[in-house]
Amino acid sequence: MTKLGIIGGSGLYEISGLTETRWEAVTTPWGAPSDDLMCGRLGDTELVFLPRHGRGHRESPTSINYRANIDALKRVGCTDVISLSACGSFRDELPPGTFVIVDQFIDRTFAREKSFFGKGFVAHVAFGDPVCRRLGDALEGAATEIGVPAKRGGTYLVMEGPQFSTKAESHLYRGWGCDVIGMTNMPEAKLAREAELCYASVAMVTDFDCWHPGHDHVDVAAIIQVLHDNAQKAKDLVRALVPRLDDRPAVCSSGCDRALDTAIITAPEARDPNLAAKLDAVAGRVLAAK
Ligand SMILES: CSC[C@H]1O[C@H](OP(=O)(O)O)[C@H](O)[C@@H]1O
Ligand SMILES: Nc1ncnc2[nH]cnc12
Repeated sequence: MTKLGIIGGSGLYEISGLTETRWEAVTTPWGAPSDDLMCGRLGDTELVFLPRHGRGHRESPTSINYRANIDALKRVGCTDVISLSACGSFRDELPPGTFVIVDQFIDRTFAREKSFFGKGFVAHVAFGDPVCRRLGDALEGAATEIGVPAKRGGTYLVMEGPQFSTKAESHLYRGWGCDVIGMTNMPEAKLAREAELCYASVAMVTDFDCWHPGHDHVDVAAIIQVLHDNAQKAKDLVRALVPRLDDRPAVCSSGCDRALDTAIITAPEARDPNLAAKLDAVAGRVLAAK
């Protein structure tokens, strides 16, 4: 059964149309998530919404406790996670209002905790394909259904921020073949893979960053105007997405739900019991099997 987690980015601090809603406080061994989790149902599907920056936008891209956020979603039983994010565009053909169903990332962040694992319990998950193909298919179908301009596939450059890029950086990332830029999908996507969650990201274009000669430099005021429209379309997207996730296969064909089978390298007798205890939700499946 699907239990869908939605991580809402800038401009998306709640989700409408849910029934039986309640805000639930979840504690994790990694500290506090960005906010309580809004739990409810959309039709027959259980859905959990987490505002990435907290209600009122209190957390910066660097201060977000990504480990706590992903642990909390896993802990309450989510099987799948969709990220909805604002982003800048590196391409004329991806103007504001376009949704990019991301399939690759370049991680340029440097001031964040990037793994649940570490000294005393080491794991290396595969990450060549960082998003779940099945979720990408479902998102593509949902976007077509609601008529939102969407591109399947795209590379999202994750910068540390909080300042936007310089022109030199913006041109460099374009030259690298990146399609969009944002500040939050890493380490979120890495942690979702470590937690064996199926994860996909929709990057919703708000601006052309600063490379584009025909557009003003990016600023928050301009972004907020576009965010408002994008947020409404994102809510429509979620409603169209949920029925497409009804038939969850027993095993994910992208391998997301078995990522730890081939990742843990520390011998059982060499593991740090304190770290092992903190991994109760994230690595619960493999720890229970041993
Ligand atoms: C408000 S513009 C910059 C801000 O918006 C994006 O956040 P999110 O991915 O959570 O939508 C971007 O990554 C920056 O954090
Ligand atoms: N141009 C941009 N750079 C980084 N993050 C963003 N979020 C929205 N637009 C952005």
